[in-house]
Amino acid sequence: MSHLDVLISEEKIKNRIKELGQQITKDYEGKEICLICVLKGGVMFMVDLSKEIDLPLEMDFMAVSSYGNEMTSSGVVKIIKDLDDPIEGKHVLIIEDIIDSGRTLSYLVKTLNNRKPASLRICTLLDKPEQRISDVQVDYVGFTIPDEFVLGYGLDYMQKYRNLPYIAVMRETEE
Ligand SMILES: O=P(O)(O)OC[C@H]1O[C@H](OP(=O)(O)OP(=O)(O)O)[C@H](O)[C@@H]1O
Ligand code: HPA
Ligand SMILES: [Mg+2]
Repeated sequence: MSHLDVLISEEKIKNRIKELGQQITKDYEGKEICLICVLKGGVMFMVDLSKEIDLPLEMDFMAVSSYGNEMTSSGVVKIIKDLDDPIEGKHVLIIEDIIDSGRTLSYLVKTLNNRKPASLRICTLLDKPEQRISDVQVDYVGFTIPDEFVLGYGLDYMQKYRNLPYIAVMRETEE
């Protein structure tokens, strides 16, 4: 049997997102930004974070997948859905739920930089540095987490649990 342990509470997530929103608002003062949500995991974070940013902003969505329904990355990143609009000349901020191996983001950064944005930064709710394979420069991190498979607040296990308002870890229950 397995059970869920709360790793980061709803309250902690809320508070940290407020701080990140204030930081981003300050850093981009006088500019317009384009938030790019990496579907599906980034959706909760994007929605809540955008409400804490006091700047004129656009939202666009991209879906890439390397995990499918597995707990480890396949290593092959595929674009499932591309952005609707060009990003040339825009200040782009990629919004992710988690950086694990780093494969998804290093692929995205390469792909999006080719489209000549005015700037390109990364904001992730969770960073799991112990699993890093591809090096990525992250600009905004919500929480650094240990090397465990997490779920909730956008993150799935077999496509489920994304709706949990907190981040949890699935652990084996000792008999
Ligand atoms: O750093 P990495 O090892 O590449 O892992 C992180 C990526 O993997 C997950 O997405 P997934 O491909 O599972 O799609 P999903 O967001 O639809 O769950 C997660 O949302 C990140 O995008
Ligand atoms: O720890 C994780 N949980 C859910 N999805 C993920 N995608 C990469 N790492 C994770
Ligand atoms: Mg996933």
